[in-house]
Amino acid sequence: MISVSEALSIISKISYIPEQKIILLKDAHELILSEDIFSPIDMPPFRQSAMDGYALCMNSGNSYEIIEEIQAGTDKNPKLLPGQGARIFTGARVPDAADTIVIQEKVTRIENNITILDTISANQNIRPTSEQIQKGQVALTEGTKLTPAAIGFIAGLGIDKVAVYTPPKIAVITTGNELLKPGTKLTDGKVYESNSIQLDAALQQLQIKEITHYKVQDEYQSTKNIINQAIQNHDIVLISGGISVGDYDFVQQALSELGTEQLFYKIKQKPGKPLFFGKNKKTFIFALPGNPASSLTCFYIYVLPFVLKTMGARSNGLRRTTKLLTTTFTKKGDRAQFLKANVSDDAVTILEGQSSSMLYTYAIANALVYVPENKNTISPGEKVETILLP
Ligand SMILES: Nc1nc2c(c(=O)[nH]1)N[C@H]1C(S)=C(S)[C@@H](COP(=O)(O)OP(=O)(O)OC[C@H]3O[C@@H](n4cnc5c(N)ncnc54)[C@H](O)[C@@H]3O)O[C@H]1N2
Ligand code: MOO
Repeated sequence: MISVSEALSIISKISYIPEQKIILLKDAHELILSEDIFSPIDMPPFRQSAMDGYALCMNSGNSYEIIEEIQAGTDKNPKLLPGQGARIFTGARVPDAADTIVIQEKVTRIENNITILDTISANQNIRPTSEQIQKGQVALTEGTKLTPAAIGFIAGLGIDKVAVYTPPKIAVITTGNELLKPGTKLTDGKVYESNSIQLDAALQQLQIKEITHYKVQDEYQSTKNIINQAIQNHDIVLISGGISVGDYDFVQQALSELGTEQLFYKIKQKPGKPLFFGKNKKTFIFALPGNPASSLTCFYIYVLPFVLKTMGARSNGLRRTTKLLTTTFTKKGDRAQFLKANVSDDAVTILEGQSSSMLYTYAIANALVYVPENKNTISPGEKVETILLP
């Protein structure tokens, strides 16, 4: 058995060069730029009014003659003389001859003449050309995640396609004779299958859309065949269950018979002790323990950082922080533990129901508290490492 940090280090040392593709910006949410983006235009492209009011060619007095009206979207550029102005609206092109914009609240207007009620100075309420970015400058760099703001920013530069790293093709294989599809009648000895939909949801949060699902009974040959099929067509294979030591746990044997290189198997942790990580040709395989909470915790701690790497992301996993504990917790055994918890402000509370089979508190948890191997009891007021769940 290896430690949590050894397992994480094995994953972080893997080098993986993702492929790239050009896609529509509207489909790029959460994906990672594979090339720098250069601005094709100045932004803003012209001097823009930031307010509704009057564009003025300043003189020394406080009255101006208004000779034109400029609505946003028009290309009017009236030749203003000192003492003249134009009615103007937010977003409209400021005439070349205008020095300033005075907002309408600071003005009284009688027909085509205005009187300024306040002091004004040059360049007020004008957004200069290329204030945000100049044509040819780098707008976003390779490795940037396309958040809603990043997508909005580059759409505003007129860009509608981007080069991104291709997200991995992922297969999820669910093993177990005891598993029934939710929505069907529960019969004696069976339980509802929940790991596949849970993993699917966690992957969809990363905007992974190409997910193939396989179901297999606890039978050696079919387990081997399905794993082999999944390895051929996917970058990452996630297997749920059948990875422990029972007589009907065939996953490790099947992986080994298929020539899979074992990168690690079994971590000194709870939940998720029998996690397997390996490589078969170009495909990486995680065999996750079947217990639902073990499966999800192994996903968040080990699979997620690896998936992010295959997407070209700079981030290497969930955000870790330190919080003040409100509860006491005493460990049984000497494995490191990831405990379902709730964070509010600076405090974190460890929840009930920590068993690997239990999801009822995981469903309302927003964090995991990490208790290292060498720590037995943690007490209220202690600072604990806390992993924030997405
Ligand atoms: N003698 C030992 N027994 C076990 C050990 C051990 O070291 N020695 N390790 C235990 C630990 S820790 C874990 S974790 C489990 C992992 O077992 P498997 O990965 O082989 O998982 P299964 O046996 O297939 O299932 C375990 C449990 O989870 C339920 N399950 C499985 N798949 C699903 C699913 N898709 N949806 C919902 N629930 C699922 C399954 O019914 C079992 O209750 O092994 C311990 N045993
Ligand atoms: O390590 Mo297992 O995941 O406790 O139940």
